[in-house]
Formats: sequence, structure tokens, C-alpha cells
Amino acid sequence: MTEVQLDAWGACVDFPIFDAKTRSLKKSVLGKAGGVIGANESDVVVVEALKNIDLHLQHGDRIGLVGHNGAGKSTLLRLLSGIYEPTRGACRIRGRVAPVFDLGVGMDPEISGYENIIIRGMFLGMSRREMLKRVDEIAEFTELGDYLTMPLRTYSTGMRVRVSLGVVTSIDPEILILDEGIGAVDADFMRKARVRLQELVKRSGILVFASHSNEFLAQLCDRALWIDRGEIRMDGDIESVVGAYEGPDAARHVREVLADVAGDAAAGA
Ligand SMILES: Nc1ncnc2c1ncn2[C@@H]1O[C@H](COP(=O)(O)OP(=O)(O)OP(=O)(O)O)[C@@H](O)[C@H]1O
Repeated sequence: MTEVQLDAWGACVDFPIFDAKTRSLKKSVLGKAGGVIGANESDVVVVEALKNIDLHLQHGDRIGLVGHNGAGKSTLLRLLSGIYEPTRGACRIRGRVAPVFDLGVGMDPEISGYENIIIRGMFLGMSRREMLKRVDEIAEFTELGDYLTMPLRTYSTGMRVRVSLGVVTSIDPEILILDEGIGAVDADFMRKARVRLQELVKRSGILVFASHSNEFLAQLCDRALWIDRGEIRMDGDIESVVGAYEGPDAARHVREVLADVAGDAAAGA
């Protein structure tokens, strides 16, 4: 079995902004949201989206990321997926990454739902043969019936999300990188999808998940990182991190969700 590991050593990600207006930036105040704005050695304005990230994840780790808008969560997910190279420091990815940022990516409006299922699965690292084995089960999950023979452009947004979620939750990823935004489907379907998401997470080697939903975080992760202005401000169990970031009410909510999850697991055992 291949070793599944994600490592970052002092990793930084800067975005140079060549058309920024430096004079107005000098006058700007440091807001609550967004990364730190600075300048590099060539005096070009840069957003320091990530600073000195040290992170070492191995098989079985399920990490949630919390933090304000612009704190650096999505940038960290992209760094850990190999989409961004660190500007300084280093990052090493061992294992097959399935990055799920945008459920619509990798879908073609001109081909059928069935064909999209195969292609989207291949985009996430599965082989055509593996996807052919799964296609009937995914089709059943979507409840879209004969619509799956129609071109995707004839689908509503929620219908597309059903196809994407069906595929995403059918794969066997070694490293699953999940951004939130898995909304847009009706409540009944989301309940069904949640069970599949939990099963997906169970068979993934490593999960890194960014979300503003504490409920989702508590259901899928057992550890959290608070990202603040591009740095890891806190690393610990979900309840402590959410408590420090959002206060005691949010921590209590996490505790209730964790108790529900434990109850469900005991009932299913
Ligand atoms: N392509 C880019 N070019 C320039 N700046 C960027 C780019 N992507 C992100 N940033 C900046 O990097 C910082 C971190 O952004 P990021 O998207 O990682 O935040 P986030 O924590 O995911 O936020 P949110 O919760 O709002 O999704 C922000 O200040 C943002 O403006």
C-alpha cells in the first residue's frame, strides 16, 4: 500500500498584484477579513495569503479549516492539492489527491448525465473501468431517471449538483480536499448526500475540509485548524478550536453534533 502523507514546511503563498494602487493602500486600514497586504523585494504589492505553514498529515487525519473570509483556507486547500506551489518553504504530497472545490468543474454541458458521470470521475483520478462499474449505482442515487440520457445543459442547478455529488461520493480518494459550497440541493436530498459524504470520508486516507458550517465540520472531521491572516492560529479538537474562534455557544453546538454522530455510530454498530 502506498504511503499517504501531506507535509508543509514553512510554506508561504504570495499573490503579486501588479496593478494595485500603492498610494491608496498605504492609507488603508487593516480589515478583519482578507490576507495581509505587503510588498516583495521588487516593491510589487503582494497579498500574503499564507505564511509559514507547518503541517504534517497522515493516513486517518480528518482536518477542518475555520477562519474569516480571506483568511487563507482556500489557498491552503490549493497548496495541499498541488495546484499552488509555495512561494517560499516546501510542500510534499504523497498519494492521489481528489480536489473538490467546485462541483461544476469537469462537467460538459453538451454531453449526457451518464457521460458526465464517467468524465467527472476520471477528472477526480478514477479509471474509466472503475467508473463504468459505479455508474448504475450513481444514477440511482441521483434519482434523475431518464434525464441522465439528456445533455447536461437541460438540467437545473440542483440537478447538476445531484450528478456531481453522486460522482464525488462514489470515488475512493487517498487524499480528499473538500471546499464547502455543497449546497443548492433540496433538504431531503442533502440528508441522503450527507450519509454518503460521511462514508466517503471514512474510506479516504486524509481529509482536509474548509467550511463555515460547524455542523458539517463536526460531522466529518475530528481536528480543526483556525486559519487567521494566512497563519495557523490554533490546532486542536473541533470543539476547542470552534470555541476559541466563535465562542461558547458555537462550541456547545459542536458538542451536540458530536454527541449525535456518536449516537448514530453506536446505533449503526
Ligand atoms: N488569485 C488570487 N489573486 C490575488 N489574491 C488572492 C487570490 N486568491 C486569494 N487571494 C487573497 O488571498 C487571501 C486568502 O484568500 P482565500 O481565498 O484563501 O481565503 P478563504 O479563507 O478561503 O476565504 P473565504 O472564507 O472567504 O472563502 C485573501 O486576502 C484573498 O484576497
